[in-house]
Amino acid sequence: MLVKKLFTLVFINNEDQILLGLKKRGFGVKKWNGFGGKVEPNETILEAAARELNEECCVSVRPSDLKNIAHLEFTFEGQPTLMDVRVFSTNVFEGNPKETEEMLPKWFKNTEVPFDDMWPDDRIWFPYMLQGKKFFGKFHYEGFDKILNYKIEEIDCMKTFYAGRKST
Ligand SMILES: Nc1nc2c([nH]c(=O)n2[C@H]2C[C@H](O)[C@@H](COP(=O)(O)OP(=O)(O)OP(=O)(O)O)O2)c(=O)[nH]1
Repeated sequence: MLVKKLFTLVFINNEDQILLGLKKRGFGVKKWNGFGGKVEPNETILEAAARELNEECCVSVRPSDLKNIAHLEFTFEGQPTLMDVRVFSTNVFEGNPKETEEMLPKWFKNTEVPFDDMWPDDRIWFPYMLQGKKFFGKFHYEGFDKILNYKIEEIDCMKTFYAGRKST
């Protein structure tokens, strides 16, 4: 049986740009990504999303300004964990992104996202996000570089999506 672990992932948008951070350590090191991490037992998913964003690049958002735009699931061949990643975006934020011990933030034009230096699945779902679509994606990896199989589908309403799932 797979053990599910809950994570957040936040993207800040500013007109035709998206804020990414180069991960400096740990899981996904040297890859550009949004900002996020594990949800702690004492906080809501939205609180965790806002906290991780602030810890990783010093940008502040109100949890209520975060829009849930996607649900991603990652599994890895031979490993018992399912990573359940809740993806959020907003263009309402405060503060200039600053480098921290974990991330080096940088604005990218939506047309110049550095997919060669990102998780391989991002190339598949970023177009949905950049077109303002909501979506569900499921990716099964061998190691961290090869996607063995995946599924992606557009979602009309995230609330309805979660209501239709038993344990979330
Ligand atoms: N874009 C993208 N993000 C991913 C993928 N897989 C994956 O876990 N993520 C995200 C979800 C989380 O935001 C982040 C992993 O969280 P983390 O390990 O940095 O969590 P953390 O900050 O709590 O961990 P720690 O180092 O402080 O212990 O990476 C992926 O394939 N693509």
